[in-house]
Amino acid sequence: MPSKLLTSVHSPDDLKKLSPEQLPQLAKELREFIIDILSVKEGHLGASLGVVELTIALHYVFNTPDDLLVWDVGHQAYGHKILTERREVFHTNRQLNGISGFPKRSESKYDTFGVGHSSTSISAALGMAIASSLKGETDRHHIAIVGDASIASGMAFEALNHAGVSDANILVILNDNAIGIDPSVGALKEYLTNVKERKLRNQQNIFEALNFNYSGPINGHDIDIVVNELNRLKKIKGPKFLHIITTKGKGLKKAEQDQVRYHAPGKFDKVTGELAPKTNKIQPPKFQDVFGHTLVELAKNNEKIVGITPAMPTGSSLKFMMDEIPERAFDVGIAEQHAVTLAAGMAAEGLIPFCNIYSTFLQRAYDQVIHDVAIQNLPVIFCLDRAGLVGQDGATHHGIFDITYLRCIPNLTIFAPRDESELRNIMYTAQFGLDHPIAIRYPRGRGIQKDWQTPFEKIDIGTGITFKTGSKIAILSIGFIAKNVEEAIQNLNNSDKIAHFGMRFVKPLDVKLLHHIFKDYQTIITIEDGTITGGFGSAILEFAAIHNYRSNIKVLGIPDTFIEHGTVEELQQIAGIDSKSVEEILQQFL
Ligand SMILES: Cc1ncc(C[n+]2csc(CCOP(=O)(O)OP(=O)(O)O)c2C)c(N)n1
Ligand SMILES: CC(=O)[C@@H](O)[C@H](O)COP(=O)(O)O
Ligand SMILES: [Mg+2]
Repeated sequence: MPSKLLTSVHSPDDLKKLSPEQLPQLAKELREFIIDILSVKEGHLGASLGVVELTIALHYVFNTPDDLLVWDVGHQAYGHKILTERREVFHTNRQLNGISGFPKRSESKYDTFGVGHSSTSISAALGMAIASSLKGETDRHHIAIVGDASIASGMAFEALNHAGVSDANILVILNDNAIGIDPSVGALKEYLTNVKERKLRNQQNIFEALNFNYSGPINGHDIDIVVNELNRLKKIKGPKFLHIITTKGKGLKKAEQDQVRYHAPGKFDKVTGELAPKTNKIQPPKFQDVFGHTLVELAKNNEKIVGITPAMPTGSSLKFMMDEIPERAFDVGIAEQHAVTLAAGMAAEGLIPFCNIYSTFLQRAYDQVIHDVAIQNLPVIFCLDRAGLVGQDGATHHGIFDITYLRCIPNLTIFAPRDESELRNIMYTAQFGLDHPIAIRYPRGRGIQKDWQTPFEKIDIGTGITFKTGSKIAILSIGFIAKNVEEAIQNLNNSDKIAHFGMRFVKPLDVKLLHHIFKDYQTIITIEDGTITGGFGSAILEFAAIHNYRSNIKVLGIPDTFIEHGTVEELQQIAGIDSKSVEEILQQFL
């Protein structure tokens, strides 16, 4: 149960009834409430704890939802959700049919803009400010709250560049805690450190140089200071910039001490902060770790290999290479576009870049993939982690579009490993210098092989595998979803009628194998953990049409709708690609 003050605050209107002296107590209770729920319901902890005072101050000073708050990324907006009519449902955060882990317009009038990917807040707030101005709503405030890692992204800079020559009534609040998920990087980070340490003269202020009315840095945990400063800025028109200093994980000692782990720690003890104990059972590795360890193994023997991550060293496990071979492993910050073209430049000069980007975040660098890599046929090795449904992060983060958006790009090879060994082997194969760029997509979470450090074997490009022959139906899978097919087949009595092929390559397709399959089987089922529209199944339909095969083809995958949050298993059920659904479909065709 939340304590007394927080219970009385259902909405910002209730918050405004409190005296300024009561706000520190409210901050304490809000923090306790977030810790309490997140200790049992997993979520993004550190960022939300860091902005408790700022969140209260914003809703206290501004007239939300008429004044518009735009949270960047949105993983820090739990306090905002709790204070804006969602305290009672906060325990459903990120769960199936529960509230979203990110601000979402359809969820609340206080969520002015949907987020999840970073660095969009300044553009969105500026767009809203220009809209207000054109509508003659001159008294409205438009506020972007952006972190120090997110503001270093190109998109944020594009927005600052525009805002600085506008007279838009926009306030950009930089929440500077010196860390993203991993420690922030780059020259801007060094600049911000210098500002904090008062090493800069006033005329060197980068935000003033961009025409912003700059104030700060101020202590973001002193609620009086923050409230006073917001009240002052409220009276100033035009583009304003407030720099506040906070501590990620504030209020939970362990989270302050180990900010990387406590970004999204899973379950923990709400008093001590101790993480829930891990199982003693030996488990298969996470795919990200197979990538990370394999890259180190390969890079030790091949000095042309370099690794790149845009701000996800821990999540991608490129960290292993950064620790062991730091001179050849690059965290470029939240800069997916730059990461791709950087890789292209390196490949142009004979290096072998492994550019690791979450599938969902590569969406931001689509033109770079086409224009800088594929047209020039540069052998960049894209390792697309978190491909498929990712679970609780939901619609903004599922890696379900990559097969479709990459399949139409000439020169690009697309591979999806069925297990850990195949991931290792394709990385091994790719490092010998393919003539083309390649995208290797693999899922979030663990694989299936406890003994995964198998000796390397080369994979022939464009070849699939026959897992099992059968007499009636052929099921063609791509990547790790093969596991669901295997489970489904195992549960069937007449499994001898079903053949299963792991196609591995979405492009180039194994044409020889496909001709055999189409000649031998009348019913063909394809399955992928990506969108059906334009995906792997579509490629098979195109193949059948080109070669005039008249087989029954059933395509399984993600339907043409955005899939929300839930566990991967729940979401696979919704999409009809879990093992039970596959079993039922096979039954229908038998
Ligand atoms: C385009 C994009 N790339 C990467 C991410 C993954 N990501 C989520 S939060 C985060 C770090 C954000 O750091 P910062 O802006 O400093 O906010 P803080 O967590 O410190 O509040 C990253 C890299 C993302 N959400 N969007
Ligand atoms: C908010 C955000 O974009 C990241 O924190 C993301 O949730 C990380 O995902 P993983 O947990 O799959 O690394
Ligand atoms: Mg930060």
